[in-house]
Amino acid sequence: METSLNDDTALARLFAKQWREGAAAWFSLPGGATLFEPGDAADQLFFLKTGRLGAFRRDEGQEPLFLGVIRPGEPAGEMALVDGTVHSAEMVALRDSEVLALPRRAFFAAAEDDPSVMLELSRLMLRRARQARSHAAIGDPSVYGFIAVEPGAAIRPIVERLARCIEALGYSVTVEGGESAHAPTEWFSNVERGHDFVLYVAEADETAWKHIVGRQVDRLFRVGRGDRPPPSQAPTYASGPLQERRLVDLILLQSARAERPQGSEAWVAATQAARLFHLRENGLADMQRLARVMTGQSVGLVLSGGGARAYAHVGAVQALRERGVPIDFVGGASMGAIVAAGIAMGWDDGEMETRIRRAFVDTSPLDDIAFPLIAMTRGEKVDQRLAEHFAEVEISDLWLPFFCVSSNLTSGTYQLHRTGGLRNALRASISLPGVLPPATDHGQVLVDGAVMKNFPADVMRSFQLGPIVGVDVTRGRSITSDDVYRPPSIWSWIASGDWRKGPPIVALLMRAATVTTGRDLAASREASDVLITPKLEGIDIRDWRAFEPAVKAGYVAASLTLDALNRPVASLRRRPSLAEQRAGPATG
Ligand SMILES: Nc1ncnc2c1ncn2[C@@H]1O[C@@H]2COP(=O)(O)O[C@H]2[C@H]1O
Repeated sequence: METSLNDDTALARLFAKQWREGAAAWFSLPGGATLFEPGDAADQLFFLKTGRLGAFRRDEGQEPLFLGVIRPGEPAGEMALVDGTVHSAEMVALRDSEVLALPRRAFFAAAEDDPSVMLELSRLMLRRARQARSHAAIGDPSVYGFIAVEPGAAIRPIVERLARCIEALGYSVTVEGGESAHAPTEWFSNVERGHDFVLYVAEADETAWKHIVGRQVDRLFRVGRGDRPPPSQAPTYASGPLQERRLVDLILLQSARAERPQGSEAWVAATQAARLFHLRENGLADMQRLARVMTGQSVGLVLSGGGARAYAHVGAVQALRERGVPIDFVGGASMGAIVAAGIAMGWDDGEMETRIRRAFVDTSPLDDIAFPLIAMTRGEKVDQRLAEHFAEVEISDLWLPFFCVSSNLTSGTYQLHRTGGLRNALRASISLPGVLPPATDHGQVLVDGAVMKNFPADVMRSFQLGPIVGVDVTRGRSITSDDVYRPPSIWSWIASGDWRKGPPIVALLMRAATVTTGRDLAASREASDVLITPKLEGIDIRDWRAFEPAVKAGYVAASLTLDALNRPVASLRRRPSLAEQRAGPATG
């Protein structure tokens, strides 16, 4: 054990020496075990020898935040140690790990002999603090596993092609198969230290190797065939921590001829996958998407709600596509969810425009005014139009990963729709209380996403690593007295045709429903790497006819914002490769 420490840093040398002299203690930590909890006293500094640790923060009422991984050769718990406070996050072994622990006093005494230790530690702490601030919620995995769910054609050639796509992004990568099943722990550590990304691949019949892969990786992909039903009992080779922390994804291989995937819901249910990716046979674009997802260069597009103002999203999407910005994940709330769903359905600019016009602009879907027992409209027209444009498509069968949010009035929390029928999810997401009758689901009452989360960029952050482009049409306009004017007489108001927009009460309800989400909105704007805010002065959420000016405003705002960037969007969160780090400033 003495000789195997990663000894190219001052900290590693310090630990190696303290271990030899008996001051540092060695212990092993099984995958899933907790090293320390937030609030624990920091009386020692830890140093990871082999394995993987993960730092997680859990704030009241928020999704757990994955702060980052600790790799062999890196310390853990240094922040509290240095500033004399308690640990700020939970530290968990993501794999079987070996750890060295050095008492606080011994560390500071030893650090005096070599000033570069503190310099190294400061750099690392700054990097981690920055990373935590940038809301990287799913860690920064670099070791991936691919396990074939069922026997059949080998998956290795697919993983090899994926490796070439990752190389094309400027990283070193290696693919390792079952021939490495008997390699010693040191071999794994060396391979992982020597490459930016390591892809371990196990075919369905490599039982022992599958178990090794499931315990050795930061994130696991199970690979199945989309044209077959899932196995009735999907065995899992993922280690406990991977499964518990939702770090297991599913790739479904699809025939090149498939118009749309089918039956994916059953696969997601059987494998309990955190995320689903479809990969078309010989589909270079799908392969490149996966490479971006794995390297933190996938682009997540988030579209806010805002009634007719959300037409601006159509223009923003045109500007993104024109500039070749990839869209790898898409999500939204309310009318933003409708446009997001269109993107996930694969509509090009022309189809998007035609369909949105037909559904919302040419004739209002909100003119089936009802006696307001539950809402002012019957909602039947909206239901018909959703059926016309989204049919019976299930969310998992969309080519692109999609989500939308609605507000669950029964539980008082937002509801995330990532599986199930697309049009039911959209119906919930656009049902402004008082205007459309709410949707119901298993006894829960679901209304417009705008009530709780009108701009779900922070939700996008919780399942993808790469940059987020947010288009927010809520900005710059709250309600004024103009919005609540009394029509001179109900008859002249009707005669003017203004009634088609819906009565002014719509604006009032919308504002009342969203007035408390200001803080949430600020968090979402902060979660966006690129924030696009179209200028929509004078366009009201009820201006269903204002398609052209809103689209134009979206196009102009997106073009200006994108053209002002000094790097391609996909590379905004690009992590430097090992070669780039070596070529960077010296660490001595
Ligand atoms: N972004 C990050 N990546 C990896 N580790 C982190 C990150 N942020 C914090 N940590 C670790 O999580 C630990 C929580 O306890 P400490 O505050 O003592 O020290 C912290 C760091 O060791």
